Amino acid sequence: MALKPSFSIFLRLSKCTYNARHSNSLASIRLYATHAKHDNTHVSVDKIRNIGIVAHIDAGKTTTTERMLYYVGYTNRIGEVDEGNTVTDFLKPERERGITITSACIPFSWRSHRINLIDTPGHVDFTIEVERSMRVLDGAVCVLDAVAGVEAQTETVWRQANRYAVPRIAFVNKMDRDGAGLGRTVAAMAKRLTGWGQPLICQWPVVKDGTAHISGPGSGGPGFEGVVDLVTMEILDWKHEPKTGSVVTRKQLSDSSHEVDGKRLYEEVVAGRTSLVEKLSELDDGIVDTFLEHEGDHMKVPAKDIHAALRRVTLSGKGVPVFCGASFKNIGVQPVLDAVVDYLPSPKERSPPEGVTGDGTKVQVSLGDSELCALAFKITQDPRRGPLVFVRVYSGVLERGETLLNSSQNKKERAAKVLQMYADDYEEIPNVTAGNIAAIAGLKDTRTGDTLLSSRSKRRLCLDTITIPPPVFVRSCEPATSADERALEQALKALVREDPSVHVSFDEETGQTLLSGMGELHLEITADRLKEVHRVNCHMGKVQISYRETISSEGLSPDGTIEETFLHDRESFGKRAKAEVSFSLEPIVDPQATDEELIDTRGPTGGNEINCKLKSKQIQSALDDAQGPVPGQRGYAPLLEMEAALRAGIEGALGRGPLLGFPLTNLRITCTGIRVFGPELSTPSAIRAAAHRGLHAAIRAAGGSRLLEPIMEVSVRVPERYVGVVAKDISGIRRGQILSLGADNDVADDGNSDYAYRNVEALVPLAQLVGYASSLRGLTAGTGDFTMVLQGYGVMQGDREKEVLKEIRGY
Ligand SMILES: Nc1nc2c(ncn2[C@@H]2O[C@H](COP(=O)(O)OP(=O)(O)OP(=O)(O)O)[C@@H](O)[C@H]2O)c(=O)[nH]1
Repeated sequence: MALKPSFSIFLRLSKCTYNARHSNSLASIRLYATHAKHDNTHVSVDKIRNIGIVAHIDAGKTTTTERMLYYVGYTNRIGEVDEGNTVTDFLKPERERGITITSACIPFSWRSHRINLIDTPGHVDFTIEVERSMRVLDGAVCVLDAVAGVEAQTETVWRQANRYAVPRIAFVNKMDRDGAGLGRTVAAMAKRLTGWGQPLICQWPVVKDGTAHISGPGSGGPGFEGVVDLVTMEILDWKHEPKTGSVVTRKQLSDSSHEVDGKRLYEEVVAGRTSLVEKLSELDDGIVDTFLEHEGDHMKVPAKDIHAALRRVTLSGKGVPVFCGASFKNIGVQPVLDAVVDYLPSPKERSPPEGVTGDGTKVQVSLGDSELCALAFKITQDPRRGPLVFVRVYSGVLERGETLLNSSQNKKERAAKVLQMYADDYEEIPNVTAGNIAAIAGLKDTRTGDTLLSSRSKRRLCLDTITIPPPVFVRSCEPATSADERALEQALKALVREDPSVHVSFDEETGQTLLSGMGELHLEITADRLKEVHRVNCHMGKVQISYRETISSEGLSPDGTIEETFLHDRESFGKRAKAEVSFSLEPIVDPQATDEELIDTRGPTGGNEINCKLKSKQIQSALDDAQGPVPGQRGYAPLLEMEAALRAGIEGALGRGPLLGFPLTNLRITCTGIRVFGPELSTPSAIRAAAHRGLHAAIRAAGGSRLLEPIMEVSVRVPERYVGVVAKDISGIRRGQILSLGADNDVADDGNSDYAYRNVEALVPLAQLVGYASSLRGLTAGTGDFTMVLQGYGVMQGDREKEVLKEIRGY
């Protein structure tokens, strides 16, 4: 339930938590009052942490976030995913399904630092949420499941974090589950989470096993009750207040303490500290000096020097500090908050983003610049305030009421309100300063990825935009009655602004509106949002694969091209339009290609190349008047406008192929000339219509179009014993091509071969992956999981194309 601003602020201010960090006394507990006022102006930039929580689905991100919010005093009770009452999963479908769909942003205080925390979704269909959050984050907490280890989507989010060079720490969660293994998970991290720093184990689990306490990377399971901090050599337990875990007791381990059955916990963990210091000294020269100053004794290296070395290696991307716990049992979360403050960077410690000015010059946006530069990274629809634009401010100050220049669209917009967001709740603030994240109300045209500057700014630049992957599923969407038409149109506009991975198109032939998206679940949720949030009464069609069409090769000339000259001459509403366009058309990749040669449809023109540049002499007049056509003179449109009309006509035609109405791709189109019939008839719209119809005529002349299907690169993670059955299934009924059987398997360091996993990599048509999650569970007794990413589009061979045509047309 959303709290009214005043009440929620009261809660935040009145809450206290206990934290025993930095305590040296035995079994001490220290009262720690949080500074829950989140005023931007009172936190210096070096005390800001913009961090995200990322993981595979179900690793425990939301469960961990709920504990964090409780310990920092943001909430007065812990919400549970399984009870549908968490703060960050506030959307109805999130609560119903127990999964995160959109990333929620919450600021809070911990140890006098301001943490702007973003909880991101783990499901592959919502990967755009992770992508756009990564873009603005300074650090990340990667949560792993101690039983499942490195899962398929963990690798995906790791790669996304690598792409944006985001320093990170890891939290191995679910240590209370049977079969949990810290050492095994960390060994898998070292092998599979590549391209960034080495994992550095900073804590060992403590497990009550019968009468004895044991500790070590191989221990875990239902007896899990705390951790040993290998930096301070303290034992941490949460037994004092198990219902919430808000009290952490720290007890210094000495070589005589914790003796059970003649076994000393201290002796067990010496190996852990030795290994941490050894690993750190491979990465950091500073710690080598300290080590030598302390007689080469691993136990004598002071905690403060290890902390400092961990911070250096985390920021430089050489190391990833690893912590462990069981969020659901309220164990281990406060040390993660401490680690966010201690090891992750402030905005000052990140390399500044790069922008491009109008003339193509690259400039760095530095935190110290006085001029405003912000990136819009997310847009949500608020029931009370309309669209809210989330921004990360990289330089300057964004003031309430200020007129902004959206430099990506060259439009001015007014920032009516600046809001500090608390998941679905908010508080108005006067401004947002460099290094911070906030939401703006009142911006009407800004889209995800746009750059915002002050309208008074002398500097004109655009930051890199956010890459949106092409959609692979589509479903139709029709208003229930004609009275709902307008509401649907408005809602779709808002929806596309909110979620740029949803594409809306209109099929003129069938009169249907088509929604395309990243996956089945994505389109289901989109339909739910249309109905629940935007209150639109509409009928949704079946979710189906979004195929592509490309030119057939039958009618191409021997050099592989086709030339077309098309005369458009039509009268509508008493106005005649006449223009002739000529162009040549050729496939970019050989249309005879098998699915080994894939067509890349990413990029603004969907895998096509459009060349519309014309010289004045390529515009000819059909009139026998002596004047002749001169673009820009005697009533004719200027050359640039004619070219723009050609491009618009071609782009429109590419949106709908002649076979089944799917977008056309893989075409190189070169305009070679225009013939005009006087300025009255040959207007830009006549030229556009000629280009649109002419392109379809050329495709018909080449023998029509054929279908291309999305081919996914699939990574299936399965225990070793299932590799054979999974590979056979992929290469058999799923028409897949196996790329690798994961030769370098993850045999556990603790020697438990039950947990040896392999990654089977393959290229598989998307059509064969519908419902794959449940068949994979069936094939692997629930142990396998997979992730997929669009690799390109492949030509469909004979019978397969006929099957799809029959399925869609119904004959
Ligand atoms: N045994 C155990 N279960 C846990 C722990 N942490 C989370 N869970 C359970 O694991 C399930 C998934 O937890 P979530 O917090 O929703 O995971 P998530 O990563 O946020 O999931 P998505 O947002 O959907 O990607 C829930 O049923 C939790 O109760 C833990 O420490 N131990």
